[in-house]
Amino acid sequence: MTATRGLEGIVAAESSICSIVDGVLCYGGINIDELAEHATFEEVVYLLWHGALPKRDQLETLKKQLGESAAVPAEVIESIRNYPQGIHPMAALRTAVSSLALYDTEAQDMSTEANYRKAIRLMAQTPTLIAAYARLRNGLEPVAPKVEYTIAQNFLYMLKGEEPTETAVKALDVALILHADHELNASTFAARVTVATLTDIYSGIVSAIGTLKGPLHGGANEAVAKMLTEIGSMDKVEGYVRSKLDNKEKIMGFGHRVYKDGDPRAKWLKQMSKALTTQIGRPELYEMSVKIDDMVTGEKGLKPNVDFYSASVYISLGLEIDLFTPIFAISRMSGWTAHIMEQYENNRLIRPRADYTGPVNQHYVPIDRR
Ligand SMILES: CC(=O)SCCNC(=O)CCNC(=O)[C@H](O)C(C)(C)COP(=O)(O)OP(=O)(O)OC[C@H]1O[C@@H](n2cnc3c(N)ncnc32)[C@H](O)[C@@H]1OP(=O)(O)O
Ligand SMILES: O=C([O-])CC(=O)C(=O)O
Repeated sequence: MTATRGLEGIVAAESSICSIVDGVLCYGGINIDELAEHATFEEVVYLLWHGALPKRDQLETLKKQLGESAAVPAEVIESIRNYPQGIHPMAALRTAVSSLALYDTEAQDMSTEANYRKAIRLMAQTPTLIAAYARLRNGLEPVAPKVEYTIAQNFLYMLKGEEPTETAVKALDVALILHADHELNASTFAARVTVATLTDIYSGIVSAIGTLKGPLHGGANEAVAKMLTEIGSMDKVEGYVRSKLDNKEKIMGFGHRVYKDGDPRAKWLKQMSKALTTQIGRPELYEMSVKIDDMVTGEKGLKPNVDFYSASVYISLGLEIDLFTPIFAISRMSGWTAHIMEQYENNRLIRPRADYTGPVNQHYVPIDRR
C-alpha cells in the first residue's frame, strides 16, 4: 500500500452539489460567475439543498423558514455569556453550535425531514450565534434577529445593532454566494466522514467548523488581514514578501490544492475589494493586496485563492478581523448541510487505510526494564 499524501487527486465521493472541472466552479451545474452576478444567497442555499434554483414561492417559503428559525434558545445565549474572555470566535462558534444540539428536540431524529429542518435551523442560527458572541465579548447585549431580513442583512444588523447599508448587504451577500460550497474541501470532507458513521448532523457540523478554523483552510482570510495590518503601507510590501519567500514561508491566501491556474472566485472579491476600499477611503488596502498578488504570482506562480481579497473586502465592511472565518462558516453552512444530507441519502462508512511506517516485531517490555 502506498499513501497519497493529503489524498491529493483521490476521488472520495460522488456528489451532485458542486463541481470543479478544468478550473470552472459550478453549483448544481450553474457557473459561479452567473450566480455571483445574478443570484441571492438564499437562492444559492436552495440550489445546494435541492439541486435546482427555487421558483418564487419556493424561495419565499425558504426565506420565511430561515427568518422564523433565526432566534436561538435563550439557554445558548446564556452559555455564550459565560465563555472565557479572549477565546477565538471560531472556538466560540464550535461550542455554541454543539450546544444548539442540546436544546433541539429533533437532534437525534435521523429522518430526512428532520435533517432538512435542522439544516434550516443551523443555517439560520449560525449568524445569530456569531453576532451574539461578538457583541457580548465587547460588553454589548445581543440584538434579536428580524424575521423578514435576509441572512446577510440580519447578520450585519445583529452585529452592529443598526440598519446596514444596501452596499454592505449586497457585498456580504455576494461573498456568501462565493464561499457557499466547494466540493470536497477539508471541512466538507470532515463533515461527511463524521456523519458517515450515522451520527447526527450537529456532530458533522462541529467537525466541519473545527476544520475550517485552520489557517491552511478558512482561517487563511484572517491570516491575510493580519498580514495586511502587519505590512501597514505600500513601501513595506516588497520587503515583507521578499523575506517570506526567501525564508520559504507561506504567504496566506495563495495557492490551492485543486486550482493551479487561479481560483475563479478571487476575481469577484478583487473587484469588490477595489470598489469597497475606495469607498471607505482606504484604497491602499487594495493597492497593497495587488502588489502582494503581483509579487507572489510573478515569483512563485501561485495565484490568490478565495481567502486573499476577501480579507480587504471584510475590513472595508468594518468587521473585526477574527470574525472573517466565522463569516466563511455562515456561508459554508449551506454547503456543509447539503453534503451531510447527500451523504445520509447514500451512505457508506468512510474508512481509508494507512501505510504503516512504524517498527515491527517489537515485544512488550515490563516498565522497570524499559
Ligand atoms: C478556502 C480555502 O481553504 S483556500 C486555501 C486557503 N489557505 C491558504 O491560503 C494558505 C496558504 N496556502 C497553502 O498553504 C497551500 O497552497 C494550500 C494548503 C492551500 C494547498 O496546499 P497543497 O496542495 O498541499 O500544496 P503544498 O502546500 O504542497 O504546496 C506546493 C508547493 O507550493 C508552495 N506553496 C503553496 N502555497 C504557498 C503559499 N501560500 N505561499 C508560499 N508557498 C506556497 C509550497 O511551499 C510547496 O513548495 P515546495 O514544493 O517547494 O515544497
Ligand atoms: O477546496 C478547497 O480545498 C478549499 C477551498 O477553496 C474552499 O473550501 O472553498
